Amino acid sequence: MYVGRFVVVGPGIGAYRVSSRSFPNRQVVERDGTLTVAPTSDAPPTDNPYVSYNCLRTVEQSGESLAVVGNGSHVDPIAEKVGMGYPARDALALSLLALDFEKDDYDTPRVAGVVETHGATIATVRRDALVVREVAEPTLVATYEADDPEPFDLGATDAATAAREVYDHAYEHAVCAAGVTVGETVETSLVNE
Ligand SMILES: NC(=O)c1ncn([C@@H]2O[C@H](COP(=O)(O)O)[C@@H](O)[C@H]2O)c1NC=O
Repeated sequence: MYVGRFVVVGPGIGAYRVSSRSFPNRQVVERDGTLTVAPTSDAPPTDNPYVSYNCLRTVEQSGESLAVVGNGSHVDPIAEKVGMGYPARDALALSLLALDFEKDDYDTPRVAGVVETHGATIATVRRDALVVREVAEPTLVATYEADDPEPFDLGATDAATAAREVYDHAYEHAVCAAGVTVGETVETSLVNE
């Protein structure tokens, strides 16, 4: 099954995978704790505005670290609002509603999650809905097919294994992935193959 891009978040752990039929020549690159989806050097030029973006940012709120994951430019305002002290639910709802679904041929939903040490919140904005939900167990939301939050069997307890698990998932057209754990420290990891 092809579900496109997807987010998995649960308390203390999160992951993100790029799956893509149309833009497979992409990678995740890390700089100063931010993970960015970017074209590889051999990628054909494109004017599609939705294929390069920060997919994972870490942020401090009241001395606690949090991580934000998502499939587009909304990751930045979500992270900035969380950093200003907004609750995760509000940062997700405000940012996703402001930007709304992508204005491409598929009305591609925006998906995102916020990972806290002891909690997590998952969200999506589609043409027909805005869904924002606190979750107590690892939960997935994808751009296509699995476009409502659903339980996800994530066995990982570290960032590298989280990235690897979502990258290796049977959903089709894996391109690259990111993982994160949030606790006393934040660890990130990525997979490009
Ligand atoms: N975030 C991404 O990595 C991303 N990759 C592709 N898209 C959008 O989704 C459309 C469909 O892409 P695909 O056929 O690869 O699933 C693309 O034309 C583009 O508008 C994306 N936008 C949202 O997921």
